[in-house]
Parts: sequence; C-alpha cells; structure tokens
Amino acid sequence: MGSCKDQEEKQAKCVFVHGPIIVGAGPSGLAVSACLSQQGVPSLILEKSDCIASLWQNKTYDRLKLHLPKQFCELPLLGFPENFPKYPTKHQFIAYIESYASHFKIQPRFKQAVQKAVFDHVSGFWKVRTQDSEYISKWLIVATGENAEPVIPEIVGIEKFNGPVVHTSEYKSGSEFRNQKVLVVGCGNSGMEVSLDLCRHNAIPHMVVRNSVHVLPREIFGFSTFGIAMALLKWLPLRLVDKVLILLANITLGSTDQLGLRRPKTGPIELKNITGKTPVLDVGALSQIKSGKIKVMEGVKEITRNGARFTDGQEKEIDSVILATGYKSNVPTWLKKCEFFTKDGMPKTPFPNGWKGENGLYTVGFTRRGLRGTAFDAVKIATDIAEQWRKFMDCNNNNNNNNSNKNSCNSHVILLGKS
Ligand SMILES: Cc1cc2nc3c(=O)[nH]c(=O)nc-3n(C[C@H](O)[C@H](O)[C@H](O)COP(=O)(O)OP(=O)(O)OC[C@H]3O[C@@H](n4cnc5c(N)ncnc54)[C@H](O)[C@@H]3O)c2cc1C
Ligand SMILES: NC(=O)C1=CN([C@@H]2O[C@H](COP(=O)(O)OP(=O)(O)OC[C@H]3O[C@@H](n4cnc5c(N)ncnc54)[C@H](OP(=O)(O)O)[C@@H]3O)[C@@H](O)[C@H]2O)C=CC1
Ligand SMILES: O=C(O)C(=O)Cc1c[nH]c2ccccc12
Repeated sequence: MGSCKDQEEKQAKCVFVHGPIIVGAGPSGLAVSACLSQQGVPSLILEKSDCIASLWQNKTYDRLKLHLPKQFCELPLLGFPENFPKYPTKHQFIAYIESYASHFKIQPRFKQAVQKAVFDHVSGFWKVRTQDSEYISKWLIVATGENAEPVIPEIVGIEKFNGPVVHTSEYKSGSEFRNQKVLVVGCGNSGMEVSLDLCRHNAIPHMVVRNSVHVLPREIFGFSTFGIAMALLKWLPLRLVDKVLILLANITLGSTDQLGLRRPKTGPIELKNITGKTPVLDVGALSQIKSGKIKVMEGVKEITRNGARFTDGQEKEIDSVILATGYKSNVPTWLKKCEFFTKDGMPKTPFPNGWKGENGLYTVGFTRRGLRGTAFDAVKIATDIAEQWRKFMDCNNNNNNNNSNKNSCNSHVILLGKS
C-alpha cells in the first residue's frame, strides 16, 4: 500500500473499507447498498453533497413529477407507499428515497467528493481518493449517474448577454421569469416542461429545436405510453413497437411536423437504446405550442447583448436564457486508468451487460433506462459480490480456525478482514 504513505504526507486519512465502496448516494447507490445489505454484505457510500438523492433534492424544479408510472420507478426490495399517486411528485419521490435509506439503515459519508479512483495492480485493491481521505477496498461501485454534470454548450456571443443565463438544473419555477421573454435552448423533457412552467407563470418561452425530436403522449386511452411499450416489447420486435407508438401518437396528438417538431427516422425506443436520447413524454407543452404560447425556434446562431439571432434569420429580444441542454456523466474526471468507460463516461459494454467490469469494478445506473435500469443493475451487482463475499468469509473463518489453510486465500483478503 505505497499510496497510504503518499497520502500521509498530504495528511489524508487512510481507511480500509469492509465491503465495497459505492460512489454516489443517489437512487442507484442506495439501491445497490440495500441489495448488498440484504445479502449480508456491508458497504460504504461516498457522496460529494450533503444529502442523499442530491439530483432530486437540489437540481430539479418545483413542479417536477415522475413521467413514468410509479411501478417503473421503484427501487428493489421496497416499493412506493400504496397511497402515492400514479405519477408521484418530486417531493413524494424524495420522501420515498429517504424512507428507503432509513429502512435499510444506509448512512453515506457526506461531503466526500471522489477526486480520483484507481486500481492498484500490485495490492489488488481500489484506492479511492476524496479531499481528505483515501478509502481502500477490493470492490468499487460507480453510482455517480448519467446526469452528474450539466451540459453547457458554447453559443456565440453568450458572454455578451445582459440578462441571466441558467441551466435547468438551477431552475426552480417560472415565478422568477414572470412577463419575461425567455429563450429555452433545448427541447428534451426538461426544455418542454420548463417552457410549460414558464407559460403557467405568464412568461413567453421561445424554445430552440435545432434537430428532430420524438414527442409521445404520456398516456394513450388512459394507459401509460411507457407501460404500453413495455407490454408490447414482450411480444413484438422493437421496430414494430416503435411503429405502433408513432401511429398511436399521431392519432392522439396529431402530426407534430407542422409545429416545427420533426420526428427522427429512428423510432423512439430504439433511439433511446442506441443514443440515450429520451423521447419527450408530453404533459401539456404540446398544446401550448399549438396555441402559440410556446414559440418554437430553429437553431440559435448568436446571442446578442439583449436578444438572439436564429439560423433562419429571425431576431428576437430576450430577457433570460435557460439552457435545457441536458447532462453528462463525470466518471472520466475521477476514474483513472480504466478502459471500461467511454470518453463520455458511459460503460463501453451495452445493456444488459454493462454492470460489471474487471478487478472488482461495477457500475449501477448507466443503462439509459432510468430507474428500472438502476433496479436491474443493483440486483445483479449485489448477487455477484455476495457470492465473492461468502467465499471470502468462509475462507477467513477457515484461516482463523485452521492455520494450515492460510495459503488458500489471497493475503489482501486477510488484510481487508482485519480492518
Ligand atoms: C429532471 C429529471 C427527471 C427524471 N425523471 C425520471 C423519471 O421519472 N423516471 C426515471 O426512471 N428516471 C428519471 N430521471 C433519470 C435519473 O437519472 C434517475 O431518476 C436517477 O436520479 C438516477 O439515479 P443515480 O443514483 O444513478 O444518479 P443521481 O441521482 O444523479 O445520483 C448520483 C449521486 O452521485 C453523486 N456524485 C457524483 N459525482 C460524485 C463524486 N465524484 N464523488 C461523490 N459523489 C458523487 C451526486 O452528488 C449524486 O448524489 C430523471 C432525471 C432528471 C434530470
Ligand atoms: N418529468 C420527468 O420525469 C423528466 C425527466 N427528465 C429526464 O432527464 C433527462 C435529461 O433530460 P433533458 O435535461 O431534457 O436533456 P436531454 O439530453 O434529453 O435534452 C437536451 C436537449 O438540448 C438540446 N441541445 C443540446 N445542446 C444544444 C445546443 N447547443 N443548441 C440547441 N439545442 C441543444 C438537445 O438537442 P439535440 O437532440 O439536437 O442534441 C436536446 O433537445 C432525460 O432522461 C429526461 O427524460 C427531464 C425532465 C423531466
Ligand atoms: O430517463 C428518463 O428520463 C426516464 O424517464 C426513464 C426512461 C427510460 N426509458 C425511457 C423511454 C421512454 C421514456 C422514458 C424513459
């Protein structure tokens, strides 16, 4: 453990962790910790913020509701309370996550931002560095999420703009933008829902749609579109399911093309699986677009001191800019010398096999399948680690009872057992 000596010099504490280290106390980190604990495996979560589910608590707007029915957003082992509505609010979702953590007695270490994690081939351990400590374990579980950092695009002239420029992760409510002309850059679920919220507060959103986009109704004839898609996928091939979804969307919403919302050639679920681009599930923005309250604009060419120029030559005065330009993983900034992730911080191996890497590395919540994907990964990871854990415990017990067996276990495992 040469590193500990290095860390001592920098006055960092060296902590041997009994069980896996999990980076991130969002739904994914908590789910995997709960599943491990159910199998008798202890774990330690390192979380950079000061609370669990910080994305939901700190980086979402007031009016947010889950847009998939609750049965598709449950974590393993403990479902939503019976009395929750079909589409829980973000406050209900946070309450659920808090009761989940307390039910499984999960106590993350807060204000521990992982700055560097690296596998030490000599010792066979992961060394995980935060601002004040180095944590050491045989297993590292990456649970920092697909939405760890906002995507901030470079837009010509934006530095000259006089008004506020905020990312949707900082947006709380349209009440701060009352009567303003607001440029909303991006038309994913965030762009659509923020534009809708702005309308409800008498602001005038101009939403930039630079590309094609799938808009689907949240429900079709009282059934959730997502639920319909999942049911059909059990029987029909993906492309046929996508065709059915588009047909149903065209019947219920009408064609979206004339509104400036062209559909991509690839179907909605196939596109989500290949690129991660989530289809918009409409909760009311479309009717505001139809009535002209949300103005659809082509790409932005340039931002000026008090407005914007668009690629079609139009110019508009603007009071504020909201960047609804999405999120990215931050894994490449801290996980070093690791071939498992792409440069964008997503596992190179596609779903359903992206949860396990080499040398005790695992990932949870990088499936591009929302919380359902998280539940899938968490169960797989816990089962896999529990098997190793049981062997290690048996091995350790044998060693304690019978010294002649000592060579049958790796020395690092004995070291871990002593911590
Ligand atoms: C607005 C919005 C709405 C959504 N709605 C839905 C929905 O309805 N249904 C659905 O299935 N999915 C939804 N999603 C997808 C969302 O990604 C998941 O719901 C869920 O939050 C993923 O959980 P996670 O734990 O993987 O990631 P996160 O919730 O992002 O948690 C990751 C945690 O890791 C911490 N972290 C990051 N980097 C470090 C580091 N270096 N060191 C220590 N800690 C670190 C973060 O602080 C954070 O607490 C939504 C996403 C957004 C942005
Ligand atoms: N109620 C709910 O449950 C909600 C869920 N979510 C989820 O959160 C996740 C993130 O969603 P979201 O924040 O919308 O991010 P997305 O990545 O889904 O969308 C980003 C949008 O920004 C556009 N964009 C990016 N850069 C530029 C640029 N330079 N100029 C113009 N447009 C740009 C993209 O266009 P292009 O396609 O051309 O790249 C795209 O339309 C998704 O999984 C989403 O489903 C979000 C809100 C609500
Ligand atoms: O990632 C999201 O935002 C979700 O809400 C979950 C989700 C996973 N796969 C989807 C396919 C269509 C719509 C939403 C999702």
